[in-house]
Amino acid sequence: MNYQALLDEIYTEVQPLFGQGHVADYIPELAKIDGRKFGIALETVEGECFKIGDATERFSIQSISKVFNLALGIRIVGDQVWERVGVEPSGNPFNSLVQLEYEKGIPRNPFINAGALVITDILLDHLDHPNEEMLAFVEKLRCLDINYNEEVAQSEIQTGYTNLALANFMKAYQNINHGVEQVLDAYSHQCSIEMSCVGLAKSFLFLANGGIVPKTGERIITAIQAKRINAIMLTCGFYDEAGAFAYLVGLPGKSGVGGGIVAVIPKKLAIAVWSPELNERGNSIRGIRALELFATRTGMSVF
Ligand SMILES: NC(=O)CC[C@H](N)C(=O)O
Repeated sequence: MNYQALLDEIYTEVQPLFGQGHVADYIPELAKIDGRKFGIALETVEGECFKIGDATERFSIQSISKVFNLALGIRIVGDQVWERVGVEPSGNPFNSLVQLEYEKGIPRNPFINAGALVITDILLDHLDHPNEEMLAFVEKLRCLDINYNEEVAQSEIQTGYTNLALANFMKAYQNINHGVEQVLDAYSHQCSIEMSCVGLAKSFLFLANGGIVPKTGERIITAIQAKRINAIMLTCGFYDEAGAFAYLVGLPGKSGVGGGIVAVIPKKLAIAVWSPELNERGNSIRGIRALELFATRTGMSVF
């Protein structure tokens, strides 16, 4: 398969979709990003890397960090995470409050904000320096071009009223143990992590490789745990658009409101796309289309 030619072709074909969406602005710092940015990177489990456009520029990974959060949580406490968060698609926006009330403070899954806040709370029981240890974890996944963006983190901390409400609500149900400000601080820092498409593709490869980082041979989680994270990405990675992503693309994936999407083809590769203009569900318009074309033209999907 000539991946480079395919990425070139998809990049050109998807470019004209620019102008159809909006850059996220509910976190004020994110509104500053240039909506024309567009990059794609792919890395195979054998270590071949292909890229095009703004693939080496770092951007705010936002909710893509929820996958690192969950992987680290599972690595530390294993199946205990499922005592406090579910594995069902929510069918609701990523920051929705309504379901939590019906379901008594137990979030539907770890990839909506409420679920990630609970996993963060679990991590705080085990990490002495959560921000440093989260970065070190992602570096272990072979992504070395990574940093926190303190302006983005503070911007979210200062305006994250909905996340604060989610955390407080879950605390009322004893599903948040630490102080809500402490949980919000760690969560917002995770979301503010900046990585490039190349870095994201590299760092997701352990999920394509049964839980082992191909480059180093280090086992991060068990093969079953990797399968489960992929399954949750497929069913919950795009909030109330997870069904459409499975229908169009057919791959486990995770999006973020910074405009990034990473998808995994088990046993083969990880691919990351960045294009900041989002649709009304908070997912990258050109990102979804690029991945749809990639899955269709390669004939690769999990189905
Ligand atoms: N979907 C997202 O990327 C949302 C992440 C963002 N930090 C928030 O909590 O609202």
